Amino acid sequence: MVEIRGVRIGEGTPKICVPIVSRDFDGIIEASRLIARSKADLVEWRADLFHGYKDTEKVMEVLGEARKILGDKPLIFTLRSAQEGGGSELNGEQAAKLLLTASASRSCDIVDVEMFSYGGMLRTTVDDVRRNGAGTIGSYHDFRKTPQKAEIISRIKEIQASGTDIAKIAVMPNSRRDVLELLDATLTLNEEDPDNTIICISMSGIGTLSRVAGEFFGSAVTFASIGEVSAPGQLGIDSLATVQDILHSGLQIE
Ligand SMILES: O=C1C[C@@](O)(C(=O)O)C[C@@H](O)[C@@H]1O
Repeated sequence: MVEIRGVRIGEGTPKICVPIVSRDFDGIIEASRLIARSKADLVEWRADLFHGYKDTEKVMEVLGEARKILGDKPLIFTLRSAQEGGGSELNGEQAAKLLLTASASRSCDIVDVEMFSYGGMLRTTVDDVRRNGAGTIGSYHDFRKTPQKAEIISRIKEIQASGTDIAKIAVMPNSRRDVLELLDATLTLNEEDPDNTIICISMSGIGTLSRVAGEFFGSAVTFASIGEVSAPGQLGIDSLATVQDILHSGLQIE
C-alpha cells in the first residue's frame, strides 16, 4: 500500500486515474477543471502529448497551473517515450532531466519512470526523484504483444528491485488467452505478496476485463477517461466506477 495525499493505493477498490491528454495549454487547463470535479482518485498528466513538451519552462508552467486546479488530487507526471507508445522523442538524458525537474518542482506527487527504455538508463533517476520528494511508478509497456506469464512477473520484479513505490505493466493482448496470461501473472504476484503495489493492464477491447477487475486479481490502479483516452481499451470514468462498485459488492457476498 502506498499513501499519497490521503489516497491509499493498493487497498480496497482499485483507484481510478484519469489522464490529461490535451495537446495545448487551454485544453490541459480545461481537462484539469473537469477532472478536479470528477470522482477520479488520481490524475496523470501525459506531458509527452503536450505540443510544448520539449520546452522545460513551458512544461513546468503547465504543471504548476494543473497542480493549482487539481487541489488535493494526487498528480502523476508522465513523459511516455515513442518507444513505449507515447509522444516523446527526447533522448534518455533529456528525458531524465525533465523527470528530475518535474519532481523537484513539488507540483507533482509521483513521476512515471520507464524502466526498460533507453537501455534502462532512467533507472538511475529513481533515487534522485525520491530525494526530490516525489514518489515513483516504474513502468513498462508493450503495445504489440503480451509476454508470457514468467516474463511479466520478472519484469515487475525487476522494476521493484529498483526501489520504485509502484510497478506498472501495460501490454497488448492478441487473444483472450493473453488477457488470462496477464491476469494470472497479476494474481500470482498478489498471492506471493498481497502488499505488492502493482498495476497490471491488458489493453484494447478484449483487455477491458483487466481494467475493471483489479480488485479480484491484485492490480491497484485503473486508468479511465473523461473524453479522449490515453491508451486503447480505457472506459469512461462513470462506466468504470459503476462496474467496479458492482464487482466490489460481489466480493462481499459470503
Ligand atoms: O501506463 C499507463 C497505462 C495506460 O497505458 C493504459 O493502458 O491505461 C495509459 C497511460 O496513460 C498510462 O501512463
